[in-house]
Amino acid sequence: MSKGVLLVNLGSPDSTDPKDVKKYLGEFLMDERVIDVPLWARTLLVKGIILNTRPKQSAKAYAKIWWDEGSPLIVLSERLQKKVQEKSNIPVALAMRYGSMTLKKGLQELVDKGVTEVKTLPLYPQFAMATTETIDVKVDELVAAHFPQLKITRTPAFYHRKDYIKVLAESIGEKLKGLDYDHLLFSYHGVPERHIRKSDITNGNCKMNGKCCFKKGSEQHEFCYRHQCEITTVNVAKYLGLKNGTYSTSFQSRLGFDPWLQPYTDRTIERMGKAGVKKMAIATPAFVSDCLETLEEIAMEGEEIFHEVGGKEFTTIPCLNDRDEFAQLIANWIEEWQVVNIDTAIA
Ligand SMILES: C=CC1=C(C)c2cc3[nH]c(cc4nc(cc5[nH]c(cc1n2)c(C)c5CCC(=O)O)C(CCC(=O)O)=C4C)c(C)c3C=C
Ligand SMILES: [Fe+2]
Ligand SMILES: [Fe+2]
Repeated sequence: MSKGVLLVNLGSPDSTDPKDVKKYLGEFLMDERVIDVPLWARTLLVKGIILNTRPKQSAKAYAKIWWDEGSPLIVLSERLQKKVQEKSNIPVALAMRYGSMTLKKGLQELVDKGVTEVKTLPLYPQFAMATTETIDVKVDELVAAHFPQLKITRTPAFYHRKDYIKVLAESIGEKLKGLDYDHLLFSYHGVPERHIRKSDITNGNCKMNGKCCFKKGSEQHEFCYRHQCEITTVNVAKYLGLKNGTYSTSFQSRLGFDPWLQPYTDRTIERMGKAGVKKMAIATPAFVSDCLETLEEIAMEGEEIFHEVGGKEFTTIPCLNDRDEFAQLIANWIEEWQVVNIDTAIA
């Protein structure tokens, strides 16, 4: 077996042209694990409503954060992939779930290098149906249709790994060092509450009141995005020795009218500003790479909301991006994967 690794992120439009944004959003939102309603309803909602208005709006937002080299999410993911490759002795490729850098191209690139076993590594610390699961399903479809000889090994969500928490917490701690702040908000991308129920393998044990997410040992946690976000916050806070009441968790980027995970980030920023918080710091640990949702929604819109209600200082903490320690961490996991398999082979 010749091994290789495929890093996978979400993807971005090819450019900030509304036509490209429409193409990208069409693919993204027609995914049944993102907008999880029957095909006829999804088609009506996405093609009949959302794609008529949102691409123009989103294109303007993308234009505010776009870099000369392209989409920050893509550029930062590419930089990460290069660093991981430099630190690894097997091929490491990068693909996106949506857009032009397809999973098929990523798998083909590895196959062309002689790879026969691919470890997929979704660049999402927490599991969600709309992220990790849709990558897994798409990879399975592609393998069945185009790469029947390829063996696939998956990487589980890494939100609770000590080595990941160390790297994440230290990156946040670096930014907090010497910073005078009243509150640190951990803002995660939201999902509709319905997604949490659908992923509940214990069939209804998740009561959506947050308490189940803190219950010890529940088998449901493996697929509960909310649990995984809450625990990421708890572990980072513990590592950094943050005092209770100086930090909290919220969820951003909701779309549509269904209830999404709460509390909502925009309302939390507003409420805190109104309650007298003057200096706020925000970390966004659901995102490995800075992107539209961190650079525009948080760093621009979030800051505006905070200032409107009397807040003074708003500090956004960068994602892990291509931080050396993060690239090294992924390289270590790749190494571990190989060592484990050598041991198995010897035994
Ligand atoms: C943490 C990972 C993410 C989850 C979970 C997630 C769920 C989810 N997202 C939408 C709708 C949109 N998301 C958009 C952008 C976007 N989403 C993520 C990550 C997660 N999404 C990232 C990294 C980005 C940024 C992409 C970039 O190019 O920078 C967008 C597009 C932008 C916009 O028009 O606002 C939409 C739409 C849903 C419906 C959903 C869960 C069901
Ligand atoms: Fe999203
Ligand atoms: Fe839960």
